[in-house]
Amino acid sequence: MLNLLKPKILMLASPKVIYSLSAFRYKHEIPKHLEKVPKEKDPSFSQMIEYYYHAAAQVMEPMMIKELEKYPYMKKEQREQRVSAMLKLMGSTTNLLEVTFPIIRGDGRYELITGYRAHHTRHRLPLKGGIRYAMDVDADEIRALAYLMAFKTACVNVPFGGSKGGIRIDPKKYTAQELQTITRRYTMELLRRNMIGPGIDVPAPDVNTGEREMSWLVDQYVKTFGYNDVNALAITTGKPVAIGGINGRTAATGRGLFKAAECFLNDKDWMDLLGWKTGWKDKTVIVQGFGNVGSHASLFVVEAGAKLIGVQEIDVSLVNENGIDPKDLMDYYTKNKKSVKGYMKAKEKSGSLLGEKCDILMPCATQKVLTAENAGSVQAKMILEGANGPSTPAADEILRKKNVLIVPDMYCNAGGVTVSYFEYLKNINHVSYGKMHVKREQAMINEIFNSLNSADKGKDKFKPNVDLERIRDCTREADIVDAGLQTVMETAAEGIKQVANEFALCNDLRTAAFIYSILKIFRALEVTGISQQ
Ligand SMILES: NC(=O)C1=CN([C@@H]2O[C@H](COP(=O)(O)OP(=O)(O)OC[C@H]3O[C@@H](n4cnc5c(N)ncnc54)[C@H](O)[C@@H]3O)[C@@H](O)[C@H]2O)C=CC1
Ligand SMILES: O=C(O)CCC(=O)C(=O)O
Repeated sequence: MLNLLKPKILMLASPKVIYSLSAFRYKHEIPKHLEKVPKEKDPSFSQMIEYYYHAAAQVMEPMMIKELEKYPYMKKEQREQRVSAMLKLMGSTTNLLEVTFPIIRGDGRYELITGYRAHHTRHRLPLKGGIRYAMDVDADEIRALAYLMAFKTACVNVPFGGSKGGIRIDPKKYTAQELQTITRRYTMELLRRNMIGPGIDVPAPDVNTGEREMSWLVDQYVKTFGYNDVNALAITTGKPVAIGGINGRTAATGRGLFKAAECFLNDKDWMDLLGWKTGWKDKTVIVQGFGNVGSHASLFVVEAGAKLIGVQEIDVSLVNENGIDPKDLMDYYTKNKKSVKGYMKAKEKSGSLLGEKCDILMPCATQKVLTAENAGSVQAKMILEGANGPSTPAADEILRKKNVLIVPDMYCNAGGVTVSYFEYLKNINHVSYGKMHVKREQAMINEIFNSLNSADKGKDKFKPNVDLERIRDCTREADIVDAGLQTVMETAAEGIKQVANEFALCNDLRTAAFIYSILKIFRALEVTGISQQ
């Protein structure tokens, strides 16, 4: 099947720019400790992300060496050495902090809590990445997620480095008061070590955290280290709008996933590869994880014409061939203490839905859910990776060979960090979107038509068309954010597609996204040089 893909994709590429896999002798080696990863059933999360990175680095190394021909004084060997050093640097984690601190529970019991924060490459500051609360949080997981963040921010061109944090707790077992104590104490541990700050590293929500936790974090900073900092609100994104958050951040990751998918679904060349008509109409969708990302993604895809036929949650799965209404299920999930169990408008089913018949699968829960063991049974032709790291390398290969189009996490779920960037800008600029210019632009458009009509003396002969009206009336912050997100997702999609073509990667969009991102970090590191301080 894969061979069928090749000629079509190659047709899109200019033969001159294809970096033939056989024309170069690879020097960049997959590190020894990662050699087994592509076949492993359950690789370590960080090793699996490392593996993806190094595999992409191998493909692009010749191009990077060639790029350094811009330095005529460098010998070939020096160029190779420089590239090799950069590749190692980009593949390494700068800081990994583990902190343990005590809290006193509501009933007087003492408990030790462990948290983490990892910084990947510091090619750009501040670093950026969410904070998750879950029982599987450990150093390996947080390192993997920070790694991914570095390439994700580069992929969508937001000027941040990559980081991630987490606390090993099951938040369901703590009261809100206890969670507040834990969040504030964790914030202090990070602040004392200079690990977060508006210009250092800016957290955001992730699994089991949201506006509430971000409010506590901001408040802790404002009242301590940040009391004198005019940019104090920029210590985190994903805050409530009332304290400097941005309209649209909560839904942003799901919205971004939808926009990412559209960039492929509306592209005839890519849809021809799947034998699909373009667009969402009548495409059936199954989502895994109905939290922030999964529920919002479901909402947008259904709004666009797809049918949600299955929802797999941690405790139960729901199916309905006639479609599940995501808004209705979201309301139920929220009222039902974040569970879809007992929802009457769909059938409950035990076990996984990942192998069930559908067109599009959206893994939006957690990492390593598509593995060597279940990838063979996946029937979907398109996978939208809302979660970070849902596919192991073994699964990735099986799926690609089955002609499945995987829109990879680093791009597919980057809507969150993109809108976080807009929020960060709002905070450091101290002005909300549209405040200064939207009314003036609207008036300008109206005046253009007024003057055309009065010059022509015809009564209202000239009118803005629907598209111009839409732009003129796009005045709310949420609309401006949506338009910005659209631009970002489209630009990144174009870049990824171009890399896929140039390197003849067929349907391997993950490697394409890595290459697209690595190249940007490489160029940033390369021009600034490697400091010896
Ligand atoms: N919140 C955000 O803005 C972003 C989140 N992500 C990633 O998306 C994924 C989900 O994050 P959120 O939606 O924010 O978390 P969340 O905590 O809001 O929701 C996660 C949902 O997945 C369910 N779940 C967990 N394990 C499951 C399993 N094995 N099978 C089925 N359901 C399961 C949970 O019960 C919960 O309903 C994570 O991988 C996260 O890192 C990525 C980019 C941004
Ligand atoms: O919004 C952000 O800054 C980070 C979101 C995040 O943690 C992620 O994309 O995985």
